Amino acid sequence: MLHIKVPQLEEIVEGAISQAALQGEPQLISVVNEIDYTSPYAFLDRAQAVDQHRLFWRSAGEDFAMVGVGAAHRILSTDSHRFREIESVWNELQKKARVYDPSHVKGTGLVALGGFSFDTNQSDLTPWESFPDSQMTIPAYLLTNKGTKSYLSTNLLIFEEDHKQQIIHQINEQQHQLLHGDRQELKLPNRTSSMEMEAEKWKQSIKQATDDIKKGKLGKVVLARELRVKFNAPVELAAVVEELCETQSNSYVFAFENGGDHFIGATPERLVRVEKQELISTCLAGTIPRGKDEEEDHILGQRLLNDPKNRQEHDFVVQMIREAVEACCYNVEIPSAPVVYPLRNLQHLYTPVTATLENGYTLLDVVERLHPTPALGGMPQKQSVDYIRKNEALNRGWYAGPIGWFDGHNNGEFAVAIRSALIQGDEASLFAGCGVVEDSDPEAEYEETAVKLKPMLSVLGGSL
Ligand SMILES: C=C(O[C@@H]1C=C(C(=O)O)C=C[C@H]1O)C(=O)O
Ligand SMILES: [Mg+2]
Repeated sequence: MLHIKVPQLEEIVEGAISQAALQGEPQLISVVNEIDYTSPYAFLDRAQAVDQHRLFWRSAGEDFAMVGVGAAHRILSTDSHRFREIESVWNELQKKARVYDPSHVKGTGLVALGGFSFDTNQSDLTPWESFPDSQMTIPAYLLTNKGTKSYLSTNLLIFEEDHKQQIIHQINEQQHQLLHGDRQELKLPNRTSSMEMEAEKWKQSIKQATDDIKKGKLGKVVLARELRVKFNAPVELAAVVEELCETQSNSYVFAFENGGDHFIGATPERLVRVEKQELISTCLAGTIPRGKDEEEDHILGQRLLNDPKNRQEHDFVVQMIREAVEACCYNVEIPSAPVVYPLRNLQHLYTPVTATLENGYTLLDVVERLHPTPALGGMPQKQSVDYIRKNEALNRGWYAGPIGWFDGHNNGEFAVAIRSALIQGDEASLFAGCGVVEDSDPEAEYEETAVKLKPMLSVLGGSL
């Protein structure tokens, strides 16, 4: 049951219509209600009948998920200072908005969810035409699940000429569809073909990168490749998201639907989380497969920890994140050595970073400072991004870009959009990259990216 008091909502809408007339501008309102526990997958699925702009986020290591539907407002930016521009629009919106949120739970009320492309400087957009450079959406409806509790936020922009009864009617209808609408059984897709994009050429580019690194042009660069697949029918978003959540428990699961396309993935890599002023960031780089049993797992994990090439890949990341975080935080704590972080198909080297954000700095300031870390770009930052632009055959679009959310209470989190796929109807592009350093071996890096493709492949028709 939705414990929403209709007279209350009526009053809020009525008040907003008069304010819109009085101030001569539309009014953004946000109403939060605690509701009975609601499955995020059912909500995501039912949402298809309400709006074709759906957003999904499930945290790693925390029982927290959000599903957004439609847009009360979209904040876009193509500016080179895109993070700052988005922040300033968000601050303006927040100042004027009327928020009715008795819960004060993080991720309720006015929340913006979305992402940023890896590189603002890409001239050719294919196949990312539906994904703007930067887009943070305040959903019209937002389901927030924290533990066993569910909250529904209803956000909308009210205009002077709006009719109260019409608005209330629409909200009631849409909320009913989202919470109680009919559903069909969800089906995972059947894959009919898959095609590796220029595998040999990619291996040559890895060899070239190691040569360029040996010549001192740069220290590390992350190069990605693409796998294209086809299915016998359009992919059902909610089915794939549910399967990803169930199979990738240590990862952030995300999905963004734009113009009929879906960008979806299960990434283990947090960029930065801020709650109040407490910050957590993650250094994740260096990879080895999982073993077939506990013993082999352990042996491989130890090999990873002691492998100089993987340690070098990792250390570049720690060094850069340390510098970026120290410039805007105090109480910075970073262990002196990494540990092994196990995922379903592989293990990574992992170093956590905790700190307290100095007053005056925000989550987006830190995202701007960090992106791209050497886990996705390389070292030095500018040279490696230029190198990727020149030498990588694919357009990264939102792949490896920051994706995440923030709310009006200084909470928010961004991850990097790896282990991901762009789904377009009955076709998809899957992406995987690897950190190239002096001692990288093209064949081994190719194998490493093949393992990184597995999480998405397994929910998109099974492993190759
Ligand atoms: C670039 C990707 O992953 C990154 C590269 C890693 C590596 O090369 O060891 C490990 C984790 C990620 O930082 C990807 O999965 O596409
Ligand atoms: Mg690697």
